[in-house]
Amino acid sequence: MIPVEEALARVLALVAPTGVESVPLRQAAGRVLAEPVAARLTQPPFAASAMDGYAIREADHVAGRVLTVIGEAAAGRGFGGTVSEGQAVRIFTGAPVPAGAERVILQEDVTRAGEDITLGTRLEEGRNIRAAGQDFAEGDLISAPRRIGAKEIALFAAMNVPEVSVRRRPVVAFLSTGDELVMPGEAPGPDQIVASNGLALAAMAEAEGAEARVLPIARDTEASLRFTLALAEDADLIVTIGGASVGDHDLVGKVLADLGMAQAFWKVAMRPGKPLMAGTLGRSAVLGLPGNPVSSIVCGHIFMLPAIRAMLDLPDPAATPIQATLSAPVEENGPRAHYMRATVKTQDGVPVIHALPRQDSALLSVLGMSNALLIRPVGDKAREAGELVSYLPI
Ligand SMILES: Nc1nc2c(c(=O)[nH]1)N[C@H]1C(S)=C(S)[C@@H](COP(=O)(O)OP(=O)(O)OC[C@H]3O[C@@H](n4cnc5c(N)ncnc54)[C@H](O)[C@@H]3O)O[C@H]1N2
Ligand code: MOO
Repeated sequence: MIPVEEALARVLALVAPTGVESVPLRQAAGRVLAEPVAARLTQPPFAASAMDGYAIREADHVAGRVLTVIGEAAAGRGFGGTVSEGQAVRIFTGAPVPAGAERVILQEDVTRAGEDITLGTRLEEGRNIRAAGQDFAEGDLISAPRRIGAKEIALFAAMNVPEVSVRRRPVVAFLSTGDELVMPGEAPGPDQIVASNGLALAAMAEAEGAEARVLPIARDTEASLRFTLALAEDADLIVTIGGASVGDHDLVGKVLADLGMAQAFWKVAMRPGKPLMAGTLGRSAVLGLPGNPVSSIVCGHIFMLPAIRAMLDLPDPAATPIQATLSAPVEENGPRAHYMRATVKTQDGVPVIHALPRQDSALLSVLGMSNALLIRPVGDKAREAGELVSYLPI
């Protein structure tokens, strides 16, 4: 058994960033930017009014001054002339500030009568003008890699960049094994159960930015495993589920070895997830997850998602622990890092974590009511209520 940190380092060493492709902005949400984006124009392209009001000269910014309105500047339709002393141009938010004008006075702060305005007695400090290029200038770079969200899409659109270079979605193939398994919706036989892990892990992988493929369930025979594995030949990552332990029908390790998998490790000092294995088969990295539903999903968080993030070239791919206060004491931990199903709630503005009482790695109902994995390091001493501990949100 190797420690979790070492196992993760070895998993990350098995994967490499995927290639780069170009996508239109409309399809860029959730993708990972692969190359820096350069602004194709300056924003704002001209000095623009920040308010609805009147553009005037600085020398006219005097309480009670009467000015003549000589024209109008609207957003998308500027005023072609020049503002001289004694003059004002009616202006609206986003309109180019006309030549000669040095500030915009709010319409609330003037009285208008015909073509004249009279400045009030309350004069504002702010000039209400957005300088050209105050947001970004042509050629300014947005660095990669970064996950593209709505705010990046807004920025790239404003920069007039209609397409961006992103990492190809890593293809992750999920192979569930076991004679006891049927797909959801099928009628299980007397000794059978419904497969849950493949669909859950595929959902996790997709949410992280991968292209997930759920393969047919392999039977507990070498022939069935070989046949199904062949369907995953072109995957960047093959995730097998079940058959990883030491039972007579746990054939995944044997078949992968026979097919030539270079094994990176088998067995990790963690709970749940001990029989985890990893390696490389052809051009694919392989993660062999234990079959117990909670074990497979915990391993998905701790190993599969970081591997996907690494293939997307995201920095710091490992899951980032957060701190919370324990709600109740927890016992001393044993020789495996324990990822306890737990709930985190904010109490008086502070996150408080509560370890759930039943920790059997087959209990999907308990996983379903948890939103955190409380991390108990190897050999951690008993902890009291109120102590700070680390957890991973799930
Ligand atoms: N003698 C030992 N027995 C076991 C050990 C051990 O060290 N010595 N380790 C235990 C631990 S810990 C785990 S975890 C399991 C993992 O075993 P496998 O990876 O071989 O998983 P299976 O035996 O195939 O299945 C375990 C359990 O999970 C169910 N399962 C499997 N796949 C799915 C799926 N896709 N969806 C839902 N449920 C699934 C399966 O029916 C079994 O109930 O081994 C322990 N044994
Ligand atoms: O390591 Mo197993 O995953 O505890 O149930």
